[in-house]
Amino acid sequence: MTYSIPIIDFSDFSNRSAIIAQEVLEACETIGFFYMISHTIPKQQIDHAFELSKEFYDLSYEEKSKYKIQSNFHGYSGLYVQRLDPKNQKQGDHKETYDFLPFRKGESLNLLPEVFLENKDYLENFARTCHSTAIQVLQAFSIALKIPEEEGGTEWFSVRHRYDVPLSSELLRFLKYPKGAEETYNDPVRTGAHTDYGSITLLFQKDIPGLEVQASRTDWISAPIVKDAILVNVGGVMEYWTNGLFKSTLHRVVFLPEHQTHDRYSIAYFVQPEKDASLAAVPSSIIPEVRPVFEDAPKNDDQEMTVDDYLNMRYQQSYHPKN
Ligand SMILES: O=C(O)CCC(=O)C(=O)O
Ligand SMILES: [Fe+2]
Repeated sequence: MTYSIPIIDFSDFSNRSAIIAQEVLEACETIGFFYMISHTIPKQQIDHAFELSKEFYDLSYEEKSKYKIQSNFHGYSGLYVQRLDPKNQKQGDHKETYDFLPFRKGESLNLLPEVFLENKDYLENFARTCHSTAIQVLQAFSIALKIPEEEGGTEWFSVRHRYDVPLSSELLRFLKYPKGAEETYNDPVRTGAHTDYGSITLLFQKDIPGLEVQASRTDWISAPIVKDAILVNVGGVMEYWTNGLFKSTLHRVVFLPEHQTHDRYSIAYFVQPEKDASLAAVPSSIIPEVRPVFEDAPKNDDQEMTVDDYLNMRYQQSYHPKN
């Protein structure tokens, strides 16, 4: 069986939501990834975000280090700081990241370098646009899952993903994979195989591929760059919420020959629910009644876990791995 990542057209969402929901359901039940095309984020807005990202990463390491990652996981991380596959990686990921906490109507909770400070309204607008795009995807999920109206219907997910609340945990991340040869790094994998943590991730890839997805649970396929598409994938919270119906699939970034001469940039918008939301299953007749035991499940009763407990557990594993 060959696997590929489906392309789903979100145009005219309000009239076509039933068809879109069906396609989304098929993608999430199988590969856990899909490309979203005809979304509402203008190309210039995405291009400008990449320009700001590059401007930041062009700064010296000393300068970037002034904005180092804080205990609540925002700010700058240099090469090898995060290790997404601690069981198999000898050293951390060969990438740099800058994580933004949600913006607060003109203010950022991060300590911002000049380039981001000067553009903070722009960055806030970009984050909010990503948020509303994510809400549309989550509405398609509610329709696909047939969540009853009296339980929240199409808004079941959106009421757990409000942007302007103190407990919001959404995260905009700028990534850079600096050019270099695989031999110097001594590992073909640049970002360890991992699943994402939250409900969904929106990924913007630019020019240089490298992402791979474990489509069949054993074989890796590449996730090529599809022009103007956002790559959407299911995260761990969503897998819990759907009792495993929606698959949070392993993915990684590998060295490709073009990485020797070109930096690779990507932008991820991690859609993570409000911290006090529970991981109890969504009210849906189409999900399994019993939750499977997930590899990352803690020993205690996971029904009682909040999103905050779960995300903290996952962050600790990749930033402070025990092995
Ligand atoms: O940079 C990429 O293409 C993927 C990044 C990713 O999977 C992540 O940060 O979770
Ligand atoms: Fe990821």
